Amino acid sequence: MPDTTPDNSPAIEIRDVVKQYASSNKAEPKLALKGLSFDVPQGGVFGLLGPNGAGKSTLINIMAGLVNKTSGSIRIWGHDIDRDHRNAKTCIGIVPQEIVFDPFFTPFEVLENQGGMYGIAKSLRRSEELLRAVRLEDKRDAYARTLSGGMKRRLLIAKAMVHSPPILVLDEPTAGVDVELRRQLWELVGDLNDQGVTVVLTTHYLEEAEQLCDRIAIINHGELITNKPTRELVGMMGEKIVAVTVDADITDLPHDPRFRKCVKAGERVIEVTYDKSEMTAGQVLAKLQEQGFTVDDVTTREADLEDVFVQLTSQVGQG
Ligand SMILES: Nc1ncnc2c1ncn2[C@@H]1O[C@H](COP(=O)(O)OP(=O)(O)OP(=O)(O)O)[C@@H](O)[C@H]1O
Repeated sequence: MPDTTPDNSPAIEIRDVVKQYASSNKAEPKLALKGLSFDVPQGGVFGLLGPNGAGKSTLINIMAGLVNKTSGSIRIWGHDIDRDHRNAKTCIGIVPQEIVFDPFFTPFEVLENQGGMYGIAKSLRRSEELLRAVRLEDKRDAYARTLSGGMKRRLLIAKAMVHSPPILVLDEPTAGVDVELRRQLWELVGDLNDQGVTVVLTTHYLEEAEQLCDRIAIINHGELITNKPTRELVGMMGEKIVAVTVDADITDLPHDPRFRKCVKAGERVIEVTYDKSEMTAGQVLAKLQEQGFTVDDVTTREADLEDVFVQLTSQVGQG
């Protein structure tokens, strides 16, 4: 890892970043990022979430040097990506969404070539060590085209770590992969983070972001909606949901001014969302009984990241 660690400064500093894609004969100009500012602290696993088209890939591609921003600034490990491009680049490893390899290279050669591209002397390269880390040592000399999808993704992570960057960015690393492979990839991400690598990832799997990330930023329509520790974000709404199965088909729903939401979730299931600071599950049930419902069964759950995400992303209008 580079020894230029900036004490306590953020791993990535994003300031007023605007990206306007130019119009083409098919498309209107598109303002994909509308003055985005936030920090990624050192040492954690940071989740970048947002619905399709929110601007996540645009931001990652700007950091990777694949897309030019229109204005604003980004510092990576203290290095400005425009003024100090070379140092900024050595401090970040990026795993792209799409798998691209020359099919005729072996995993060992892929890593050696990447090491060469970063100007790392042969004696200092870590190709064998990285192959072990992503559990591909027995595929060292196989052609990349013969690897399974999961193996290719692991090889991409190793490739992004060839120059030992302190920051690893993964763009949708688990999109479309099966449960077992997803588990393996997250384990790998966890191991790298334990070794001190700051990880930034985008994902559509909110449950995983909730489990893996210690901090989450949500962007929507190119704007930052929130950036908070995961626990705070999930606890933010203080809402609880109680699902009640009643003994007859539902014609009218129960009502109470303290119910945040009350919906029919099945033939005989009513789901009531309420604020924990305003009422208890017992009071919800009492209300239902008072209004003539006979309760057969009850389950409750806390609001999770998915609820928070839906609530926050539906508050901002189309831009
Ligand atoms: N090369 C481009 N030219 C014009 N518009 C683009 C280009 N790339 C992306 N966009 C637009 O910019 C917006 C942000 O796209 P981006 O791919 O960054 O979103 P995203 O959050 O990564 O979405 P996804 O999760 O689907 O990958 C979208 O409206 C998209 O259509």
